[in-house]
Amino acid sequence: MSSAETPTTPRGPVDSSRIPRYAGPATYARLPRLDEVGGKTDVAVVGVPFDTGVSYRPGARFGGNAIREASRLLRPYNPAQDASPFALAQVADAGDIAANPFNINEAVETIEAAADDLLGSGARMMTLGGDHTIALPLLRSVAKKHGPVALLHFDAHLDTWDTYFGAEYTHGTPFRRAVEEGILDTEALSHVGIRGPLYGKKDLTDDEKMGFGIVTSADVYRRGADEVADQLRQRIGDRPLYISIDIDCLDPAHAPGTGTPEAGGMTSRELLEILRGLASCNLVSADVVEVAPAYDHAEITAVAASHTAYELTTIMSRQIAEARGTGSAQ
Ligand SMILES: N=C(N)NCCCC(=O)O
Ligand SMILES: [Zn+2]
Ligand SMILES: [Zn+2]
Repeated sequence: MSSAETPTTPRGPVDSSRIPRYAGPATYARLPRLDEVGGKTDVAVVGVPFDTGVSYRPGARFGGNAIREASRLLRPYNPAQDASPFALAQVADAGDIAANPFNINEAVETIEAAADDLLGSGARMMTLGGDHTIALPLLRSVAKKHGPVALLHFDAHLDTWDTYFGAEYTHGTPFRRAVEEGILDTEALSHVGIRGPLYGKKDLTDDEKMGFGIVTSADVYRRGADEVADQLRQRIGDRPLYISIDIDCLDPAHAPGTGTPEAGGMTSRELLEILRGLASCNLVSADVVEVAPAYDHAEITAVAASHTAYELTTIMSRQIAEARGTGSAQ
C-alpha cells in the first residue's frame, strides 16, 4: 500500500454527548460531509431526490432527507454485527445528486454520471432514494466497475415489468432493463418480500425467465430470517453484490410512508435480521428507496430506512477494514 492509500483515522459522527443530537443540520447519522473529509471517503451516503418515475403516489423525492433526519438517533456501535462502522472506515455524507424532475432520461444519465464519479473515487455507495427508477443508473455504474453483479432486491413488487404508458424508465421497470442490458449476473438474482396482486401470471413467468428467484413475504414468515439468509448467501457466493431495498418490502404497519403500499409484508425486524445474515457477502454498493415522508407517521418509515442503511453501511465498513487488515479496530 502506498502512503497515499494509507488510511487515516476516520472522522466519525458529531459527538451526541456534547452536541444534542437534534441540533444542527442533518447529515446521515450525523456523519461529516464529503467536503469535510477532503472529498474522499470509503463509503459515500448519497441522496437522490427524484420521484418522476412513480406509477402511483409521489413524494419519494423527499425520502433521503427524511432518512437523514430520522438517523440522528443512530449510535456509533452496532452490537448486532459487533462493529463500529464509522470507526472501521470513513463514511461520509456526499449530499444529493441533482436530477432533472421534468426529464427522466436526462435524470437517469445524471445519476449514472454522478455514481461513476463516486465509485471512480474508490467509494462504495449507500444511496438514499428517490423512487426505484434510480436503481438502473446505479447498477449501470456499478457494473462498469465490477462487471455484472449479483442482485438482492427487497420489495413487495417485482419491478421487472416492461413499460408504463410506453415509458421504459419507471420505478416498476428498472430490473428488466438491467437484465436486458446484461449488467446483472443472472445466476444470482433474488427478490425478497414479494406479495400482492399482479397484472397476470405472465409477470411471474417473465421474471423467472430473466433468472430471478423469489422469496415471498410469506416465505420469510414461515421459514424465518436465518434460513432465508442462508439460502441467499449460498446463491450469492463471493460474487460482487448489490442490494436494492424498496422500503415497501415492509408491511405498511412498519413502513406506511411509501407510494405503493401492499398488505402482508415483512417486519422491520425480519429485514434487519436477513441483512445481518449476509454480513459475509461482498457488498459493493446498496440503495434504500421509496421512502415518501408525506404518508409517514411518527417517522416510522424513515427510522426503519435509517436502520436499514446502518446495517448495510456496517457490512461495507467491516469488509473495507478487513481488506485493509484493520478489521479488529472497533
Ligand atoms: N417500485 C415500486 N415501489 N412500485 C412498483 C409498482 C408498479 C405498479 O404500479 O404496478
Ligand atoms: Zn415496491
Ligand atoms: Zn420497487
